[in-house]
Amino acid sequence: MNQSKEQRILNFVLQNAVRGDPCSVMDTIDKYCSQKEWAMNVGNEKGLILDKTVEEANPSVALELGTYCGYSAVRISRLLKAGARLLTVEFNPEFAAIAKQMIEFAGVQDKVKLLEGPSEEIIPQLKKKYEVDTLDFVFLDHWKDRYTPDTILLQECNLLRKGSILLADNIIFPGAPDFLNYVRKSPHFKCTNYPSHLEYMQVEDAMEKAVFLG
Ligand SMILES: CCCNc1ncnc2c1ncn2[C@@H]1O[C@H](/C=C/CNC(=O)c2cc(-c3ccc(F)cc3)cc(O)c2O)[C@@H](O)[C@H]1O
Ligand SMILES: [Mg+2]
Repeated sequence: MNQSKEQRILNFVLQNAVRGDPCSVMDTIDKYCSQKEWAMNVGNEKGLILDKTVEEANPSVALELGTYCGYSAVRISRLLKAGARLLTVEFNPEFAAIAKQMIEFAGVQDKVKLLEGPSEEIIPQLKKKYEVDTLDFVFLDHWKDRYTPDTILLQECNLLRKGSILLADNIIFPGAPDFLNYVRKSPHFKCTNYPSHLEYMQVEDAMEKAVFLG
């Protein structure tokens, strides 16, 4: 059975990156996806915006929606302080298996908990099953039409506190127009837009930061 693109990305990392070195894993994925096969990792340009936002949040508990191959899980978790953790949600079993191996190879498995299943099922379980009080940082990078319902669900589940930082990828391309409308019109969020480019392409994209005001 021929390999998936995601399996080829993982194999390229296993053969070319330095085990236990998150930056080496990120750089190797970026090399493969810019030179061989495009893939929807946040990439290095928007990755720098992600880095700065994670450093601003300095989260004890972070959530990622849409693990895919684990690129941003490695990127986020490498910046977490001792004892802090990232919960990352992925509902495609094949992608989850790839991401698990990527996270372990990068050596960040002690900081990352990969939760396999759809976000709408996992989010309501975070408090009781995963012992979350509130989330300090949330990275939204899953299906773009799910950003808004999941942001509403996070509020309904009392998972946000004054100052919780949400960061959403792909505001321009593929676009998340209803999310942009929702957070920018909501009195409960203070929004900032970060223009950038689509990963590995010279196409405009942007990220949106939405700070929960309580
Ligand atoms: C009903 C399911 C909603 N809940 C969910 N719960 C858990 N995991 C979910 C998920 N939705 C999607 N996922 C997973 O997130 C990932 C999906 C990400 C969607 N991202 C994109 O579509 C995307 C697409 C592009 C893109 C850009 C240009 C282009 F020409 C084509 C694509 C660029 C990006 O940066 C993207 O993030 C997958 O791994 C999927 O299995
Ligand atoms: Mg994306």
